[in-house]
Amino acid sequence: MTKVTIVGAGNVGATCANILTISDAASEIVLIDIKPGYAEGKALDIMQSQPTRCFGCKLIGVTSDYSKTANSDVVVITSGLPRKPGMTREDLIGVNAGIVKEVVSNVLEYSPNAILIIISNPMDTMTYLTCKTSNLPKNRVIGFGGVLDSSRFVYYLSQALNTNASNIDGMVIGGHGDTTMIPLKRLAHCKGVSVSELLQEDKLNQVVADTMVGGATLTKLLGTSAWMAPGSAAAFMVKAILHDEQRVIPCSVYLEGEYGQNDICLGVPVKIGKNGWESIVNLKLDEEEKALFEKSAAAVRTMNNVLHDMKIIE
Ligand SMILES: NC(=O)c1ccc[n+]([C@@H]2O[C@H](COP(=O)([O-])OP(=O)(O)OC[C@H]3O[C@@H](n4cnc5c(N)ncnc54)[C@H](O)[C@@H]3O)[C@@H](O)[C@H]2O)c1
Ligand SMILES: O=C(O)C[C@H](O)C(=O)O
Repeated sequence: MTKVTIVGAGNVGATCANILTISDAASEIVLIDIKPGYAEGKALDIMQSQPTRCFGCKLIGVTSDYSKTANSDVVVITSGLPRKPGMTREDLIGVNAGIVKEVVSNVLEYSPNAILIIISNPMDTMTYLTCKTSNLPKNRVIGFGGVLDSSRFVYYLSQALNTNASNIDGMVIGGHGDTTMIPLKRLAHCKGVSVSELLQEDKLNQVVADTMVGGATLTKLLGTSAWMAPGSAAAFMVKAILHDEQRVIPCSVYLEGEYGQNDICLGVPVKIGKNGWESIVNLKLDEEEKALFEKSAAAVRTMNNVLHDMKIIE
């Protein structure tokens, strides 16, 4: 028996719930939202696809009743405002910090052993906030963003190379922000051939630039931020935990000296399994990548300091 709670029944939360439910990834899923009836409605809608999708998973929706989430193995936190066109993810900190702090406390009251996946933006800072206020072992707090940014990087590479995305391996590390993410173009490859051998430098640089503003591009097109690829990637991460896949996924995790950083949550490749993030994969970055990582850390640290200014953390 495995149980997953998803907090926030909006675009990302409901998409993640839908994918997890129809793929029978868990035995039980609870979708919870603060908006009366909203999670119930989303759950009912998804469950009415059971006759045609033939799954066994039981999904329920509840309004603010955390007792129903008790003993969850994994909790996915998507509650909070999404950005609108023209905004940065960082602009959301004022509202989302309070929401995430309260939600984490509610969740842990009923599921003290859960592994938490933090999605709400600005994600690296919300993950740091969770580490600082929850007292959880660091491996049970996982910031979600790198897997999505990497999907976008691989997608844009696949378009430039005119090949299926499954032929490409690429990763994005650093912060989950328009200017802080670091698509690792030097290490990306298509079936063993470095993409820098397959694409001219200006094309490759365009792929990197498109990846970095991938979320902003979608926000401009949609009027709110993306949810299909985010919900799908979140479900991918939940499955990696529930099935103890030991899958290497870039995630924002609390660093204590790794990659030269301390007291910060930032995207690095980690092995994901039944204990959350189990270990950090140490990539050998070149000097340029190291400098970008340091710059990214400095920007995320500035956002983390806002939490002190807001008196959300001591
Ligand atoms: N880290 C990432 O890669 C990534 C990707 C996509 C979206 N996001 C972020 O995820 C968040 C959700 O995005 P969305 O598109 O699903 O937004 P949405 O507005 O569709 O859904 C958010 C939901 O949270 C609910 N909510 C608000 N406060 C709550 C509370 N205290 N308790 C429970 N539920 C509460 C709202 O009622 C709403 O239904 C945003 O902050 C967005 O920026 C992050
Ligand atoms: O772009 C956003 O604000 C949402 C999310 O972080 C994303 O990358 O899709």
